[in-house]
Amino acid sequence: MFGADAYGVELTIDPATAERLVSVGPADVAAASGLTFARNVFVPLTTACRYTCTYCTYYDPPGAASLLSPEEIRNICERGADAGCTEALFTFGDDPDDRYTGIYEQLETLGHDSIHSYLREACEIALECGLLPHSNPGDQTREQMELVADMNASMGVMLETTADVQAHGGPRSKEPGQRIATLAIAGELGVPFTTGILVGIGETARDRAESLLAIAELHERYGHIQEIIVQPVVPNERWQEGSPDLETMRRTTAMARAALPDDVSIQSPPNLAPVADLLDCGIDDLGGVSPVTDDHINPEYAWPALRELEDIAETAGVPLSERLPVYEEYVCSEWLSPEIEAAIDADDEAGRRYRALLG
Ligand SMILES: O=c1nc2n(C[C@H](O)[C@H](O)[C@H](O)CO)c3cc(O)ccc3cc-2c(=O)[nH]1
Ligand SMILES: C[C@H]1O[C@@H](n2cnc3c(N)ncnc32)[C@H](O)[C@@H]1O
Ligand code: MET
Ligand code: SF4
Repeated sequence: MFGADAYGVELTIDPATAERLVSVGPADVAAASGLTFARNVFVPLTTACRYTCTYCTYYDPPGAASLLSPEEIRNICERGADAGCTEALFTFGDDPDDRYTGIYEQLETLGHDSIHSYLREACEIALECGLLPHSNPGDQTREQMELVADMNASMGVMLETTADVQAHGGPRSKEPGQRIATLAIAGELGVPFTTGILVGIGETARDRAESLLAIAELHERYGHIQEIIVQPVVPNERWQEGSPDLETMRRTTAMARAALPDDVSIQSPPNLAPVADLLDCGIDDLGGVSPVTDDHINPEYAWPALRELEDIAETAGVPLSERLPVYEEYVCSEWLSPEIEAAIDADDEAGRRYRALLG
């Protein structure tokens, strides 16, 4: 189903359940009793990407694409730690392909033969600076994820949608089956994981229901999904097909809440979504916000200040609390590597900063 079987992942989505989910609305879900957020810095390792999603302004074509140096990574992480952040968010183009010879030459100069090998070094730098890595490098094979999993507090990839949409078309396209396979690999490797759906890229309400049920089924199998992001596509210079309307965002957010068990958080990104109008749809998290860096994927959409997040929570009448990039339920040896556990337990400034956010 959704091409996932080609990657050895079997899903069994019941059509009647999907149809029922389509008719779920805000009145069918409960508002959350609190809101959380994480304080992060965005580290855009490379703008090279093998895909060309039509909604994305992040990627640069071969020749123009860049790679951050270890010094640049360290500099961003140090600024983040100084500003009280706990998370280094590594998200960047999917595995640059053979067209990006310049990127491979730079990687080679740095002593690496792949972006994942370099990502591991980048995560080590973040940990040294006093930040917990959360990496979203897009699709990953088991070998790629194994190379970096123990250096991450949590990882993620947006499923986007299980539908075959034009927005992912073209000669090199994101495939639902491969995204689902990445989610399954994370489950097998026991990596606390963030995923989500991108709303308004040509999918139907039924597609959204099926995407959410696919995630729910994988969570039922592995228990590793810590949160689901319900993200509206937003216009930019490459995407002029608009953004989903409020009613669609309300219904879809409620759908996500209804599709997933309560232990999975529902995140609404406050720089992209009309969060104040989604508070009764079951959201309980505002994602990673940064006092230091831009949202490099959506640079025209500035992060709200902490004060604005507090206002949102006040409107909802619920407490706002800061969290780590890994949700508290996963802060234990069953889910975290010895390296990440040691960073959280350490008797140093960073360890104290992390532990202050745990109950
Ligand atoms: O700044 C952003 N953070 C994004 N994040 C980061 C997220 O807000 C936080 O890093 C997580 O909540 C973990 O704390 C993502 C993380 C993922 O694993 C998958 C997708 C996203 C998407 C975005 C995004 O578009 N912009
Ligand atoms: C990190 C995530 O950013 C999202 N992403 C990429 N481009 C856009 C856009 N124009 N609007 C909203 N989200 C976007 C994708 O869902 C990707 O997986
Ligand atoms: N390229 C990856 C993806 O689309 C990471 C986020 S977009 C910069 O999943
Ligand atoms: S969304 Fe991610 S995979 Fe798609 S083009 Fe942008 S960087 Fe590449």
